[in-house]
Amino acid sequence: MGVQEDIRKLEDEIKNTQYNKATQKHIGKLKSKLAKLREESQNPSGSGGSAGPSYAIRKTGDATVAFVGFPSVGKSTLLNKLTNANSEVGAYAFTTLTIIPGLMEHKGAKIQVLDAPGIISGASFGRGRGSEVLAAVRNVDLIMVIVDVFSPEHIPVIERELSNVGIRLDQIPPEVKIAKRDRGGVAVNTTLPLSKIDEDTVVAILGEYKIHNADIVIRDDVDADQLIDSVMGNRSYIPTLVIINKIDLADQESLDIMESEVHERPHVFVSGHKEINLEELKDKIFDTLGFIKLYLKPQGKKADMTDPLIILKNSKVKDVCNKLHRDFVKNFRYAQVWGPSAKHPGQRVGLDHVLGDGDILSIVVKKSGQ
Ligand SMILES: Nc1nc2c(ncn2[C@@H]2O[C@H](COP(=O)(O)OP(=O)(O)OP(=O)(O)O)[C@@H](O)[C@H]2O)c(=O)[nH]1
Ligand SMILES: [K+]
Ligand SMILES: [Mg+2]
Repeated sequence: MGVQEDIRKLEDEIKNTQYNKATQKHIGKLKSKLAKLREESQNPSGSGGSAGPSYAIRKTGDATVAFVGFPSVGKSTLLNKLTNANSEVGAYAFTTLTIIPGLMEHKGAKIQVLDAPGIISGASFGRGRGSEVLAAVRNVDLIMVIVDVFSPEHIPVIERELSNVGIRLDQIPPEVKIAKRDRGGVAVNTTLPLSKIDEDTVVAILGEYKIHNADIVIRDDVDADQLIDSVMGNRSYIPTLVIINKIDLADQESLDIMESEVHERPHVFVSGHKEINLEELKDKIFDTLGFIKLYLKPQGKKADMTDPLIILKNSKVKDVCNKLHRDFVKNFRYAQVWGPSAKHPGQRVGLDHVLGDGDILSIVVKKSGQ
């Protein structure tokens, strides 16, 4: 019996088990088993990678965004319109066979845009070039879920495939810290009442991962899935923008159905081919990513307030260091901040400090040979 069949059986059992106080522990265990099997199915025999070609792409610019959608929805056409790239367009499925990068400049930000081969249902099990595509988008800053205007039903399919490989869309990573111990059992500490799972279930889920001695601190009202994500520790949390393409072909009814499907989340209606709403699309990409301005102050000198650095919101000092010089992280001593993220002007901070819009930053590094 293959892993995929095991996965399907577990999915069915979870679906068919009523969730309540009496069953939550059992369901928590089933979900843990399922998460482990999915992991196994993506890294067969623990080789750590699939047999297919690798699409590893070097990130450039201030942010990286990727198209993920079914074949022939118009990904390559849009890439070519938004960027300097020239990706092949064709009226047949799977025209694009690899990841094609392009660069888009908008409002002072340089945004790398990735075109990708189309994915289909079952991509996360390796159908088509699914595994490679899904692996390649794990590290992007925004996923553009793209559908043609007649296929709203593709949106949940794409999202399920991304979810199966451990990509969490539009979710904030739950605050859970697990410190393993040598003995003493599992101590569950919460900073608020848990309404979705009880302590027994927490202990049972940890047990599925052979964690029998640990201090766990939970600062969010997590459910079983979120707790499992935290234990697995390898999830990618990525925001999405839904792009509805080919609106030049649409009738009012299709537009209305689509609108009701997506109205609660960031989305944009476009036509790549007919160049409809492309400026709005660029604005949406820029806004959904979210950028902030950062002013650099050389140590002991005045900050340059005329030429800010454009960085992604929630960037850390480490991200800025990486952007400025490849040795800055290695030689980092400390940084100082003035502005919204500083507790007091000139606060000394480390690499993990999260910066705010309008901050002034001074980075102090060891001189070479020091
Ligand atoms: N009417 C219309 N046709 C479009 C539009 N955008 C793309 N097309 C056509 O749709 C077909 C597929 O376009 P591609 O850009 O190759 O689509 P893709 O998503 O990159 O396809 P794959 O790489 O095969 O997954 C081509 O015939 C395009 O000319 C659009 O906005 N309106
Ligand atoms: K195509
Ligand atoms: Mg293409």
